[in-house]
Amino acid sequence: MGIAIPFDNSYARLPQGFHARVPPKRLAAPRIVKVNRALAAELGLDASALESPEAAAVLSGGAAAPGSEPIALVYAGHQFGQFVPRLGDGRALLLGEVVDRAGARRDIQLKGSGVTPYSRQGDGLAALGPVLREYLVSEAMNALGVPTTRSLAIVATGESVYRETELPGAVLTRVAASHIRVGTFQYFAARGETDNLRVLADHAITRHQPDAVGEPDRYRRLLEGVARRQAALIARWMLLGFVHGVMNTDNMAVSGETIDYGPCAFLDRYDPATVFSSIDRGGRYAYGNQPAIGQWNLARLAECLLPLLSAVEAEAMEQATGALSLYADEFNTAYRAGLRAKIGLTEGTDEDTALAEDLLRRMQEGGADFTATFRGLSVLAGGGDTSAISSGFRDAAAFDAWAQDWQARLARDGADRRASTDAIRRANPAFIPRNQRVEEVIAAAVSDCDFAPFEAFLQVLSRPYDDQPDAGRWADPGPPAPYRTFCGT
Ligand SMILES: Nc1ncnc2c1ncn2[C@@H]1O[C@H](COP(=O)(O)OP(=O)(O)OP(=O)(O)O)[C@@H](O)[C@H]1O
Ligand SMILES: [Mg+2]
Repeated sequence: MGIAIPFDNSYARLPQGFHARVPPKRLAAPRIVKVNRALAAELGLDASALESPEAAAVLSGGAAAPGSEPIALVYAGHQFGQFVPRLGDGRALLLGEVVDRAGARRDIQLKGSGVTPYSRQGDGLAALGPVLREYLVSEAMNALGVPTTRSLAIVATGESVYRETELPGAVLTRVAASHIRVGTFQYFAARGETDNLRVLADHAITRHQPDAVGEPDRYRRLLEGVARRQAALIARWMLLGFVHGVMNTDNMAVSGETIDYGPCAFLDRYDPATVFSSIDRGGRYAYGNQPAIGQWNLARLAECLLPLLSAVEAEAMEQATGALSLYADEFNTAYRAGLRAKIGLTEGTDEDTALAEDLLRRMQEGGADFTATFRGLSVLAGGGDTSAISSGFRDAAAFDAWAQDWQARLARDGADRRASTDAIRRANPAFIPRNQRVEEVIAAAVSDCDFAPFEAFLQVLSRPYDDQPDAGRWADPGPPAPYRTFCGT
């Protein structure tokens, strides 16, 4: 029995310079470790077939499934601000696209399946630990309601990967609305290939801005669409305390999905300067810098699109700067509304925003935990006492003073306690993939071949807004002590 995936590969039909065909590289003993059955169903795929040995060969890049045309995509990118004119999928392989049950086109891509023409000095491989990490965190993000690439399967290659030490190798099957990055546009723009740039932009419009197909102002609408989606995405990250960690332009997808879970993490204590990548010494991708970096990346996309926007330079510039302002406005609106929702206020006044920002300030000064503090407000709104939260602040009185103002504000609305509690719970997760937990379940899987903790944690993270009194040892532990940051991929 083979695996039947109804591929329809629009990206492979783009001109030659967009990608490179990669022949299969057969492995001796690949094994399926994990299949995401719910996602398989969403894609209209047979989950049982994905668990077969044939699937292990296909999903490790060792055999081509019927209809698949494995290609590595070329792209460029600014890495930590430095432009690299040619990066491309050095360890990823697009098997093809499928149209899912809801009618949306989705890429099915392997990550870690071996060298491609874009591998440069790299081995094209991925280790099991980072693959488990990407699977767990991307699925948690999806459950938290954040646009993201998804994880369909993990295959253990049965071969070793050498980093500082010898590690077991694995391949992740990733599903995405597309893998078109800001860096993909940069690749053609930097080479002055305006015709290819137009082909790429039209392809991106078909996939991500279908209402603009064939319209005279379609490139402006594409750029504005990316601006809106990035603003919404980064606002969601900020409201959940998510630090992407490596927001290079090649890690920004024009679909508006979170992509590349390398050195990412969630905040424990609230501090905008928090950085999780060991190589990010200047704090370029610190938590608090993310909205500005999103705009910087968008400016790089706008520069690429200038020749398509208008033949009149001043007009093209005006459209580009318009999109950057649109990003700022949309981000501010979404972020502020989200902050107010986190404290149970939905009216939209500046005073309410200021009240939420005042809490953030006190959390930073008091070294308080981001997720636990906000979630704790649901208990307080329901009539619980403040000590459970204020004990997380260096100066408990600072929180108590804020809580009094806040309670008075809720009372002014005549808000029903039950309704406030529910609204706050919906805006603030009880469970996030905290580093210490993520590391713990990865270590059990990689060192002891014990995947039970990984599975259990994945289950808990699939319902992050529910209380789950039965979560047991997976109950959110709050910040680790002593506080440490996790570094590396
Ligand atoms: N082990 C490797 N072998 C070859 N190329 C690699 C390897 N690791 C990373 N690269 C390449 O280096 C560049 C930057 O890597 P980065 O960590 O941003 O991406 P990634 O995690 O490999 O993939 P993606 O962005 O698709 O999630 C990319 O072009 C990537 O393909
Ligand atoms: Mg990347």
